[in-house]
Amino acid sequence: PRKIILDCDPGHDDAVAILLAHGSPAIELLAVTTVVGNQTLAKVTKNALATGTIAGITGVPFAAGCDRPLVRTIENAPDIHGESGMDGPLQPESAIELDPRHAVDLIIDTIMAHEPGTVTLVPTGGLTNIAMAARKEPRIVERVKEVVLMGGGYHVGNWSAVAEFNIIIDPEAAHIVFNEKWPVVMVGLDLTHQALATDEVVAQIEAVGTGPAKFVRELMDFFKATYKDAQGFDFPPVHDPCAVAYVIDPTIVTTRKVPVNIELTGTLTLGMTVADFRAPAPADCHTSVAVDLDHERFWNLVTDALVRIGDVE
Ligand SMILES: Nc1ccc([C@@H]2N[C@H](CO)[C@@H](O)[C@H]2O)cc1
Ligand SMILES: [Ca+2]
Repeated sequence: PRKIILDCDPGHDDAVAILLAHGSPAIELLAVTTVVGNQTLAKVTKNALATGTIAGITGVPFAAGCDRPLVRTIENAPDIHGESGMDGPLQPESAIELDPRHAVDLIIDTIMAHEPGTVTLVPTGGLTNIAMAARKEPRIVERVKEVVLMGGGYHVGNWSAVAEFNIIIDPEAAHIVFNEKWPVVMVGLDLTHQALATDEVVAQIEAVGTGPAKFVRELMDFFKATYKDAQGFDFPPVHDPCAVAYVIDPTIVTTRKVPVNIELTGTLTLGMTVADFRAPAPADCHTSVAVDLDHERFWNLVTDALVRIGDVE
C-alpha cells in the first residue's frame, strides 16, 4: 500500500478524506496532522480527533501544527464549514490523544524514518506545515515520493475570482511547496468541482448503513446547505478525498504535466495557481494538474472504504 501523511483542516471534506485514507486497503495512513484553515487550529484539531474516533483509527499519530499562516493573518471559512468547522453531525469526545510533537516535527520524523521515495504527502488544507517542514529539514524534499495536494485551480477560484482557499490563505507557503524540487500533483477545483455529492451519491453512502456512513451523510447534509447558500451549488463538491483517491488509483484522474507557480504580488490575482499549458512542458517540469475525474469510480472508492471500516464499537 501507499504510505501517506494526511495534513488537513477538517472541514467536512477533510473528514471524508480521513475516512477514505483509513478505509482504503491501498493506503497505509502513517500520520494525520492539522493546520489552521477552515477554522482555527484548535477547532480543526478537535474535528480531526473526532473523525479519527468515529473511524476507529488506532495506532496512528495525530499532531497539531501551525495556528496561523507564515506571513499573513488568519482567514477561516465559517460560511461553508460552520462555527465548529465541522457543523452538522453530533461529535463524540475524542478517544485519541494528540501526539506531543508539533505537526512539522511529526512530518519530518515520519519521512526521515522511512525509506527514501516511499512516503507521499497529502495536504488538504493550507500549506503552512508543509512549507515549514521543507525549510526546517530540507532533506525531506528528495525523500518524499510525491506531494498530492488539494488546492488551487487553473481555470477557477473560490476565494477570489482566480484563487482557491487553501492557496490564498497562505500563498507564501504555497510558493515554497510548488517551487521545491519534489513532484507536485495539484488536485485543484477544476477536478474537485466534478466530485459532487449528488442525492444519488449520498443515498449510496447512506445505504452502507453504519455509524461512519451516517456521519458522512450528516456532513453532506450541512455541506449541501452551505454550498448552496454561499456558492450557489446544487450539490457540494467534496474536494479533499479526490487527492487521496489519486494516490489510491491514479487512473481515476487524468493529469497534465505543466509548470505551475503561485502569484504573490497581484492585486486581483494574489494566490492564483498560474499553470502554463503552452507546449511542450519543460523537461524538468515537476508539477502536474488534475483535469478529469471518473466520479463513479471515485464515489465507489469512498463507499468501499466505508464498507471496510464497518461499524466502530
Ligand atoms: N468555500 C470553501 C472554502 C474552503 C474549503 C476548503 N478548502 C478546500 C477547497 O477550497 C478544501 O480543502 C475545503 O476543505 C471549501 C470551500
Ligand atoms: Ca480542507
